[in-house]
Amino acid sequence: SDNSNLKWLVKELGSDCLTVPDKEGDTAVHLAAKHQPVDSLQFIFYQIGAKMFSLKNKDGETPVDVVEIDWCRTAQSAKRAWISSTQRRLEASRPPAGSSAPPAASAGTKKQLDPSFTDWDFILQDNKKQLIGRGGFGEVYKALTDRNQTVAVKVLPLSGTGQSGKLQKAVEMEKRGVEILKRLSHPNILQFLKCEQKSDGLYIFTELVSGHSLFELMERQKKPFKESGICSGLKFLHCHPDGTILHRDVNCNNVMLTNEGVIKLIDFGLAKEVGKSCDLSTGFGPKGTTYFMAPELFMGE
Ligand SMILES: Nc1ncnc2c1ncn2[C@@H]1O[C@H](COP(=O)(O)OP(=O)(O)OP(=O)(O)O)[C@@H](O)[C@H]1O
Repeated sequence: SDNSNLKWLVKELGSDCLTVPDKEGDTAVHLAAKHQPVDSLQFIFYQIGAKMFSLKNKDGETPVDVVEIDWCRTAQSAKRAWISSTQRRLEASRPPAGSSAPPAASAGTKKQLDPSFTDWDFILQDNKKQLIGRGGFGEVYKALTDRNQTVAVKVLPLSGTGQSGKLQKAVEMEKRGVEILKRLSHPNILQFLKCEQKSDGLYIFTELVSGHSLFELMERQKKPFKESGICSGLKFLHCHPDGTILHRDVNCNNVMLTNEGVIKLIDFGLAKEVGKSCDLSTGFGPKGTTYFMAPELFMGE
């Protein structure tokens, strides 16, 4: 009668489990369409986005077909209304044909990455690790897993920078960000794969974003971008069913545009979960990147 079973499944197994078919070819999305209230469809939408509408069972039925069929007895009209308004919103957020606007969340753009690899190696070029980005403390490299998938690995040294206090804090923040990122699955949010702590460093594996950051792209094209993909990722965070998540460091280094034109929000090092009381204060002053922060943060509001 509620979506606690779905939340439990996603928490234990990750949102990919929602699309695994049973022996009838029905996924959790089909079963929710048939037996559960509209909240469950909404929860699934936050987890896997628009692709939920196109999953097919063995009879070729999508969850939308299931809702239309007579034997969907639970809140059928509420589900019909939710599906049509959600599909209308998706349609409206799609850029017009021929436009160069980056798409917001769209079905089928997510690569199926396998997080269950046990071994991996840096990808070398001229015998050197391929560096693809550098932050305050971490460096990001290309790596190849034993599932033959190319991924990104962010490496934070655990010592040896000569700034041990700051480094310790950065590692702590990064781990907190990982705890948040690992529960998220959305086409406009960097996909987390796994995290390893070794004696020399913290290794965080994520999808490899094929494109460039908005900072790099704006330097080139010298004009602004459409905001739709960023807004879609942020809305997903702000409306997360387990409570609002704030990224707190949205800036043009932390937004990437893939070669396919999909926006990806990265770097959850400053992310924070806001309790149900909506307590936005952090206790330690405003967080973010100067010039990108809202003015009211500096005024202590
Ligand atoms: N998964 C990825 N795929 C491709 N490039 C990436 C990926 N992750 C990070 N990068 C690149 O590396 C840069 C630094 O990454 P990131 O922002 O995560 O590091 P950071 O140490 O947290 O940075 P900061 O000090 O700004 O918080 C990014 O701006 C981006 O260009």
